[in-house]
Amino acid sequence: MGIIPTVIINRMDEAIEALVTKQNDFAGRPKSWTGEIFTEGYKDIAMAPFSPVWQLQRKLAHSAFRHFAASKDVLVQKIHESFSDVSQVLEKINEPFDPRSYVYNCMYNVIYAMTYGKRFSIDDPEFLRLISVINEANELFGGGFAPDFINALRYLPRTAAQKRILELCDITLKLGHEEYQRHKDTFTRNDIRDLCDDLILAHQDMPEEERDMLTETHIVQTLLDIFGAGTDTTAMTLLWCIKFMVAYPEIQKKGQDEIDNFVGQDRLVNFHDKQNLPYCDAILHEVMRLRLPAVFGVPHKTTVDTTVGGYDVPKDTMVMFNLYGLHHDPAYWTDPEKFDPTRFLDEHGSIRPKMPSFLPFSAGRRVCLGESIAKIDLFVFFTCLLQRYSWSEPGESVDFEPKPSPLAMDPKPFRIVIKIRL
Ligand code: HEM
Repeated sequence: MGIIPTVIINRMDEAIEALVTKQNDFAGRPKSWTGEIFTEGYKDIAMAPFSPVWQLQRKLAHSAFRHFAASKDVLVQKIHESFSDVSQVLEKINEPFDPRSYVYNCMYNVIYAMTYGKRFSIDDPEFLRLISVINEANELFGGGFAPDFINALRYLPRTAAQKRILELCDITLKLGHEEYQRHKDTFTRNDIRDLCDDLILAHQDMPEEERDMLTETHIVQTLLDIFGAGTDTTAMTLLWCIKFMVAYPEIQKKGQDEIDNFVGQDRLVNFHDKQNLPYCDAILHEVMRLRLPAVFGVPHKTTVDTTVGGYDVPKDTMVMFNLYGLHHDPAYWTDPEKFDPTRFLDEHGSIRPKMPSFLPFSAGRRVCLGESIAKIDLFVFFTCLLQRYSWSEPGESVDFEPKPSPLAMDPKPFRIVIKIRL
């Protein structure tokens, strides 16, 4: 790719060799001009190099997540609140509509409530401004950013897009530091309000020599990472779920029957219901197999001279994992293009424990930090939507081609009609 030596891994055995068996060899991240600016010198988790500081920062984040998830109900409660808010708006719409902005607003709202404890009304101007900043940043980054790949471009006069990237970066960093300061000023150990508090607590409770390695900026950046990595990914996945349900009404109906049988209509679906709703869970798996948000995950970099599949791979080579290819490999999937949730179920109708060649969250050292949170978020939102509404398309054919982008699988705009089932 350009002047950066790159290896793309397309086969499952080689992906596992690199991601798991030789995980330290492949655990680096390539550097980039914009990455360095956004992360205040790689003080985040997602773009930071593989180092003792990064390991400690992941450990800190895990400890905060564990504390937060010790009461999984807190997250589910936030999802239910956000779902109820959006339901009120959706139920006033009586014509075909594009679900995109509603889904995005819900996902931003849940992650914001989780990280910074604030919940916005769906049309709050402050919230809408924040969303437009993030959307604009995603648009600008969507197809890759030339100076990140071609060093010389960094030294030419800045283009309008580069100037805008820097402005957006300032706005985001300001927000992250202000939220952190607001928490620090009002922090008390006995009243942990959200993940930001959990991180401050976990940082304070670290042994002194470890605490000294992580600055406040590392905490701010960890939270921005969660926000950045957790919103688009879950929103796109949920949009694909809706698209598939609209295109496959018989599968939608089977999911709804399962919810009606095991949960009923008197309360919203909870994460505890997951074991009783394997078909709904299988739908979610199958959507993530066919349309995963990050086609190549996040690029890795080799930390030493190493090998994969018998080939030499020198230190500092960029390595990309073709997760989309793994999810469509006919060696592992019968009729891989077919939308068939039952491939994730065993003969008793339970979710199969481990499917080969299914790695939406990647694996090994750099595995998605938010996997457990994403699974709760997606499962609860998706099943609540199925429980409450029937989805159909307003006489328009469903287009499964994503928007043109080399890295993300973002669904093209589409319209739906909903009917309340209760
Ligand atoms: C559908 C939802 C999601 C999918 C499919 C997804 C997928 C991924 C993938 C493929 C990676 C790259 C792993 C690698 O480099 O090998 C990743 C990294 C990451 N994800 Fe997620 N993710 C999702 C949601 C989330 C959420 C909700 C959060 C936060 C709460 C999150 C936080 C992160 C972070 C911080 C990293 C960087 C990890 C590191 O470099 O050590 N993700 N994710």
